[in-house]
Amino acid sequence: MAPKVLVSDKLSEAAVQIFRDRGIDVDFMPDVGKDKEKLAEIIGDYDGLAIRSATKVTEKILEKADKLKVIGRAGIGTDNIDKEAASKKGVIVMNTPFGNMITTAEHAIAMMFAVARQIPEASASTHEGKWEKSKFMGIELTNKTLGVIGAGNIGGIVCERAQGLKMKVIAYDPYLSQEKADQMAVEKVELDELLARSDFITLHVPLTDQTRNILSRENLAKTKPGVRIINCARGGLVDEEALAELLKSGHVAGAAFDVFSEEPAKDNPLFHLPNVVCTPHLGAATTEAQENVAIQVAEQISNYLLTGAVENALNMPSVTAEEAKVMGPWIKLAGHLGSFIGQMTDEPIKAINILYDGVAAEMNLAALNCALVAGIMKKVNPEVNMVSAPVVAKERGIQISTTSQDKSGAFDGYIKVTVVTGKRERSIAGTVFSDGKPRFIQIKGINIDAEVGAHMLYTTNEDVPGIIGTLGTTMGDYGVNIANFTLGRTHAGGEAIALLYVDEPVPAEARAKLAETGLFTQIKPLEFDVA
Ligand SMILES: NC(=O)c1ccc[n+]([C@@H]2O[C@H](COP(=O)([O-])OP(=O)(O)OC[C@H]3O[C@@H](n4cnc5c(N)ncnc54)[C@H](O)[C@@H]3O)[C@@H](O)[C@H]2O)c1
Ligand SMILES: O=C(O)[C@H](O)COP(=O)(O)O
Repeated sequence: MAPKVLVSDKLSEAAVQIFRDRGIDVDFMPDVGKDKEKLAEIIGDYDGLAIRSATKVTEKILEKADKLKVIGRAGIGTDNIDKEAASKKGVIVMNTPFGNMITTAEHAIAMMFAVARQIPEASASTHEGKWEKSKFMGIELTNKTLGVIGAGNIGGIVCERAQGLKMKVIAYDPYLSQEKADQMAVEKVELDELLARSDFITLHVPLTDQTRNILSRENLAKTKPGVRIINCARGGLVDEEALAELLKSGHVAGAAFDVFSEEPAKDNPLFHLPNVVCTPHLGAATTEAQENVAIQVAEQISNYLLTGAVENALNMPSVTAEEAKVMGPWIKLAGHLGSFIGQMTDEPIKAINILYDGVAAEMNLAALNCALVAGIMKKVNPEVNMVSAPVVAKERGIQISTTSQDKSGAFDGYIKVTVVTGKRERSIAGTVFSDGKPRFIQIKGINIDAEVGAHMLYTTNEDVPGIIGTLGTTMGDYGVNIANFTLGRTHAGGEAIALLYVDEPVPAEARAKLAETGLFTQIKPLEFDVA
């Protein structure tokens, strides 16, 4: 059945066309995002959700989203999505980080000009037939200092454009390296210095716990008298009440806001103040940007649902369509290795140490890690997938370490996982043969060659004669057909293991019969998702 996608915001129709062209069943309901109840009622039908900022993907909505695999944000900011809840639920969250960056940077520059020359007020007054030539005295941008808070994609473009306008650009961004700042010819400063020196301040940070209220009452008080403040990033970054007071007192000469702490903004402390320019979240509102983000998000969602390719995800490593094809069997193997460990382990896991050898070490290890950890965590919660597994592991305080090495043995490459609990270490290794089938090649350091089947039986015993016969006869007695039988041992008379790939689950009675023989130290039925 074709995957189903809901478009719940005003996305360009280009997105809908792409979904249709890719064979995806799409419902275009651009107003449903604003209707929480309706969205909650219908979300359970969809595999994908395409949104802008009006749809709020809350934990409550996600609780109802039983089939949902991917949320695609046609734009940049994802503060309207509860990403933690999405990750826990195993839903990928993607955005389109570059599609509207130029448009938004241009809006910030336009807002800077507008507030420097009071263009909106002068325009309104002129329309009214007043000719208030002396009322609207502006300031030049040339030689003024622009303080950029957040010098990422949009902030970086703003820096470049402002330099073209002959402004002196300084930036506060703790994650901006000195090397990158030098390349951008931007002076990297601390926040207090930016506040004290800037004639214009423009914000380009995401809304996070760290950036919320970054221009607090206290910080606004540290700004240079006569400063003008531009916010085309997110409402919630600036204390609007405090800013309104400083505008009234004249300490702040002007403000240009595209975004507000509450949207749609019907009433706001900044409204109706002189020299405050407001736009209704128009940062990304150009035909070019809307076309870009709609096309990108539709392609990304379709690629994920149809090929497993992961692009621009915020809660999962990227996997290209090419990688998804080549890595498919290795991702399966990683899941099986994890699943073996998960099914064998009854006590809390402290650490998962993963070794990648040869060709495996050259792959997208972040994605393989996710698949492996998901395999382990499924024991705890069958709903866990590659997206939610790292979150679940982290919640449980499990340390994950990864090592890679060049090809070291007979295989082109392999993956070995060792899990450490309070009681023991347990390890298993596997590889993918040229037929594309995952194989287990080592358990507890004992070499084997076992094809992975949906139903398996794992036994351990002291290496004595009669084990093969006992296993074979017992399976026969209970009508269990053996597809593949693998044995291994440390040395003659040492510890031995057997792995049986069987056509149906081994019944409890058959296992009890094996236990009665007293030959086995462990008898464990295993299930693998080989679909
Ligand atoms: N008005 C609009 O329509 C519109 C359009 C697009 C984006 N946006 C907003 O703009 C934001 C920035 O977009 P972007 O594409 O430049 O994102 P980005 O991730 O490329 O850049 C964000 C920058 O902020 C920096 N940063 C993070 N935490 C910081 C902190 N505590 N202090 C200072 N700097 C910090 C990061 O290091 C990064 O360089 C988006 O998150 C979105 O909320 C608004
Ligand atoms: O983060 C973004 O991309 C912008 O805020 C655009 O939001 P919008 O898609 O709701 O216009």
